[in-house]
Amino acid sequence: MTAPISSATIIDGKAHAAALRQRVAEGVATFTAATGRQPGLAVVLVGEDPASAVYVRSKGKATAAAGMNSIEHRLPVDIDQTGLLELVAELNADDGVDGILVQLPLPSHIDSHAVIAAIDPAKDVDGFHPVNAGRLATGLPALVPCTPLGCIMMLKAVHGHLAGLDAVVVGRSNIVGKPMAQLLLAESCTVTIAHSRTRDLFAAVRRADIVVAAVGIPRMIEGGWIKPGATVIDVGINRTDDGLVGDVDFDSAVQVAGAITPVPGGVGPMTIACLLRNTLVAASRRAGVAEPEL
Ligand SMILES: Nc1nc(=O)c2c([nH]1)NC[C@@H]1CN(c3ccc(C(=O)N[C@@H](CCC(=O)O)C(=O)O)cc3)C=[N+]21
Repeated sequence: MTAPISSATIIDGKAHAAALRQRVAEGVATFTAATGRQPGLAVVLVGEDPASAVYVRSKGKATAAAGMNSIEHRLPVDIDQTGLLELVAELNADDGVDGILVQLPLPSHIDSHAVIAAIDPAKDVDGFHPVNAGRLATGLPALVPCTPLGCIMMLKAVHGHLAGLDAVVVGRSNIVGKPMAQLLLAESCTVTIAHSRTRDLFAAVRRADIVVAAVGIPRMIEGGWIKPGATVIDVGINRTDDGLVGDVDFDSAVQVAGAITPVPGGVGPMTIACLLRNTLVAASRRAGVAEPEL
């Protein structure tokens, strides 16, 4: 006898992202009519990393398609920290710039904490500035990191309310793991943050109704770890010989989970759509016009 094969709902990140981009574009039109100017997003890329360049280009295209002004700054890999901080100061002072994103990782001779701290928190559309991290942690209005925000939107679309659910976040980065845990906590989940030193990762994943995988290890989390029916959000973007794969072993997990995001086509497109959303939110707050519901 063969075991019955069940199959999870595939969460269509591309469709969620397209819908959000559409709502942002409508909000941008309203903003531009009210203020007489477009929201502006400045993206700063240091060096020539080809994967980063591709990503920056797709952000630029999505920004323009939403009706916003896309400003790109490409700096040589040997730019010193002072030079980069000077550019950030110029962008902070530029009234046409509502959002500033400095592409990470930065070359090792630059202190990325210092660069992030130099960005005006009101323009910090990545939500990485300590002021925004603190505002998120204390329940104040903040600019929220794009990847976790996109994950929460998809989780709410699956579950409606998240209150009382057991969530595990595997990974503790400032970019994904920590803000993801804060957002889940704000939704009244019971949150576990697991990481490389967690003693029984299997047990932590196994009891979770929601699994967010953000470790950066290709296909690390297998179907056998997942509680049947759980929702699995795969943040991993790993380039391997088999192409782009997540941190979750999709082929086994899809047979156990209730819902799961694919890679590609899951969290990635939502990250970019949330960047546009954050830029419109930042522009609206800076201009003192009503913030759209997004
Ligand atoms: N300051 C900063 N903010 C970021 O948000 C940031 C960053 N630095 N550095 C790099 C990472 C990476 N990142 C991605 C976003 C979307 C996709 C994406 O849309 N991926 C597509 C696939 C793209 C492909 O095929 O390569 C998908 O998952 O379907 C990927 C990666 C944002 N990052």
